Amino acid sequence: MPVEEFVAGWISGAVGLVLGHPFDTVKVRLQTQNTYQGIVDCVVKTYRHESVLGFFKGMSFPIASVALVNSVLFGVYSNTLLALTATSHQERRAQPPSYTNIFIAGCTGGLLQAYCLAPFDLIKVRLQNQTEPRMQIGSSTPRYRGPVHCAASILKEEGPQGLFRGSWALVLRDTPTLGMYFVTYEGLCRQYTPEGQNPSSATVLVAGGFAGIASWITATPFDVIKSRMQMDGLKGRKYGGMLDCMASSFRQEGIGVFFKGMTLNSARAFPVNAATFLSYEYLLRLWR
Ligand SMILES: CN(C)C(=N)NCCC[C@H](N)C(=O)O
Repeated sequence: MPVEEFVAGWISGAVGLVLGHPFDTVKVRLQTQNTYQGIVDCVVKTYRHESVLGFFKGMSFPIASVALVNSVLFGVYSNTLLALTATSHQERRAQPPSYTNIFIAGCTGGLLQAYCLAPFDLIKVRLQNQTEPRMQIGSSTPRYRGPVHCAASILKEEGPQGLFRGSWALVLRDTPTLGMYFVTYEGLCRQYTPEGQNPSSATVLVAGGFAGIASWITATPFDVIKSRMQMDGLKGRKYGGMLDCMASSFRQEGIGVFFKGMTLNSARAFPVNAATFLSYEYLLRLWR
């Protein structure tokens, strides 16, 4: 099994994560707290109350974990394509795989990455939702002191299954959308690259950016439900399960609830995924 794809996926995931984390924090807060009037209000309040550090809450942990998860995604995707088409990453420009095989490989990568991502994503969301400013004398202390304390508290208070809260919504979010992610990326690269050649850096940036936008737009409805399920359990249980969360969110907030955070997901998706694909392709060409 070729391992370069896993390593390239790891590094490219970390690059993308740093670029996108401030967008992600604002999005998570808008999806799970009803105290903000919109993106600008959330940005202003976060900055005033918590300084610029507020936007980077919960980032240290994902930088290791999301990179790991990205390595699972890209590694499983590439190795599934190898199993389906008997072509390695280098051979795929000369013998392009069908879009059906790309979609199946992307869904497989998405499914496995969702399982690995579930506990890390839950901890990230819980930490991002802590609005207490850091290190200010006299201010109330946040419930979780950091990722390890957060994981230990969830294990103690909610049991091991607490760490996987929202994982069904995460699987439903990531499996089809990651199939679409790789199909969009490949489709755009093929469109703008002469046959048999490698895509230019500009093509990789644009194709990666649009693949990110397309996948995140379609992922947003389950992203909202996932974030709400992950926050449930913190102060008792509000939802009887994923379907109950969908029904009660819809009843209380209307259809618009499923699109909360879509603008931010899309704005974040372009730079994150442009950088992710560019570093991924660059590393694989470097090691060839
Ligand atoms: C729609 N979904 C779930 C995705 N496209 N996932 C792939 C993640 C790529 C990058 N680390 C990111 O966070 O955008």
